[in-house]
Amino acid sequence: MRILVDENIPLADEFFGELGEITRLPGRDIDAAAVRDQDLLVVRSITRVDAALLDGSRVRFVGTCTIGTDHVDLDYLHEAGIGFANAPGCNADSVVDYVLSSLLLLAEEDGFHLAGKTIGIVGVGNVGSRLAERLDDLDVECLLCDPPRAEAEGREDFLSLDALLERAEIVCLHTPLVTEGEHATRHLLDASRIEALAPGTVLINAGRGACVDNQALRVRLQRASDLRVVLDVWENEPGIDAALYDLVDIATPHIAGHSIDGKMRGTELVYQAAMRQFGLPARKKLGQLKPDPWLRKIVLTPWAPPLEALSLCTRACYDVRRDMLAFDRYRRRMGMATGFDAYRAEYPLRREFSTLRVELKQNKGGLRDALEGFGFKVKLSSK
Ligand SMILES: NC(=O)C1=CN([C@@H]2O[C@H](COP(=O)(O)OP(=O)(O)OC[C@H]3O[C@@H](n4cnc5c(N)ncnc54)[C@H](O)[C@@H]3O)[C@@H](O)[C@H]2O)C=CC1
Ligand SMILES: O=C(O)C(=O)[C@H](O)COP(=O)(O)O
Repeated sequence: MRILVDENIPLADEFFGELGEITRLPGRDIDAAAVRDQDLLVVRSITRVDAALLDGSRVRFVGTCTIGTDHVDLDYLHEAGIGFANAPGCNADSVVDYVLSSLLLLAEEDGFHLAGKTIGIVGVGNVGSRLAERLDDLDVECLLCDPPRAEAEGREDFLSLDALLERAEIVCLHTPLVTEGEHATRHLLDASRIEALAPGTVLINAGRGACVDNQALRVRLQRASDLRVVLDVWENEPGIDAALYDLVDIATPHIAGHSIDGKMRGTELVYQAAMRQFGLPARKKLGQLKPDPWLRKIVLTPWAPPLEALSLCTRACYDVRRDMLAFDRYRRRMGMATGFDAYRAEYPLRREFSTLRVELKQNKGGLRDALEGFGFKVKLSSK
C-alpha cells in the first residue's frame, strides 16, 4: 500500500509504517499528481480534499488528523466511495488551554479576575463543553449557545446567539465553519453583531476564521479600540488581513490546537479508522508511543500566593505570549502568509495542562479549585 502523509503529522511512521511505503509532503504541496498513485491519504486542515485532488487517483481512504472538516468535500468522497475519517475531539483540550492562557493574560493586563465574569460559549461541542467544564471550578457564569444541540436535545438552558451576546462580557467562538443551511456559521458574527458588542467585551475566535466577518471587525476596531480581541483563526489563512492583525490584542497563526498531545491523538484516531476501513486489527496504541512530559511536576509551598501560583503553572506549561511573539517575528522576517505557515510547520513542542502535576502544601484561597479548573492534576500533600 502507498501512503501519502502531511509532513506535520507526528507518529505517522509508527502508526502507518506497517501498512506500506510512506511519502511525506508539506500540506500545501499535496496535489493531484502527488496523490495519483497513493492508496491512503492523511492530511491536516490546509489540504483541500475534493474532486480536483482525487479524481483519477487510487486513493481509497482519506483521513484528516483534525477536528474540522471544512477543507473536505464530504459529498464528493461519499459519491466516489472513498472512505473518510476526521479526529473528533483530538485537540479540544489544547484549544481550551489556549483560551485559558489568553484569558489569564488579558486578566493580568487589565487587572480583572475571571471569577465573577460572564462568559458566553458559542458552539458547545467537544471544545465548548470542555471549556465550560473547566470554567465551572472558577466561579464563572457560563452562557451557552448551540442551536443544533438545543433543537436536537431540547436544551432550554441554551441561549440564542443574540441573547448571549447581550449578556456575555467574554465571548468564545468554537463553531465549525458551515456555509449553508439553517445553522450556517459563516459570518455568524456579522457587521451588525460586531457593532453591537458592548465596549470592553473580550472576543475570542478559536473556531474558524470565517465565523467572524474579519472586515467588519477591522472596521469596528479602526473606529474604536474598545474591544479586547483574540484571534487564532482568520479569514483567508495564511494571507490574513494585516491591518486587522495590527489591531487585535492576541494574534496567533491557527495554533490553538497544536499541542503535541492533540496532534498525536489525531494520528491515532485516523489510524484506527483506516484500519477499520481496510479490515485490519489496530494494534498500535498511543500510550506505547507518547513521549514523557518535559515538565512533570510543580511543588507549591504554603507561601505561594494563589493568583501568582495559577499564573506560574499556566505559563510554565503553555504561555500564549510565546506564540504571539514568535508569529510576529516570523511575519516580519518572511511576510504574513509565509510566516504564518512557517511558524506552524516549525511549531515548538507544547504539552497540555493535564500533563502537569501540581503538588500543593496548603489549599489557600480556592487555589486547588482554580488549578483543577485550569486542567492541572493537583495533589494536596502536607509532607
Ligand atoms: N483553532 C484551532 O486550532 C482549532 C479549531 N477547531 C475548530 O473548532 C470547531 C469546534 O470544535 P469541536 O468543539 O471539537 O467540534 P464539535 O463538532 O464537537 O462541536 C461543534 C459544535 O458547534 C455547534 N454548532 C454548529 N453550528 C452552530 C451555530 N450556528 N451556532 C452555534 N453552535 C453551532 C454544533 O452543534 C456542535 O455542538 C471545529 O469544527 C474546528 O473548526 C478545532 C480544533 C482546533
Ligand atoms: O483540528 C482542527 O480542526 C484544527 O483546526 C487544527 O488544529 C488545525 O491544525 P492544522 O491542520 O491546520 O495543522
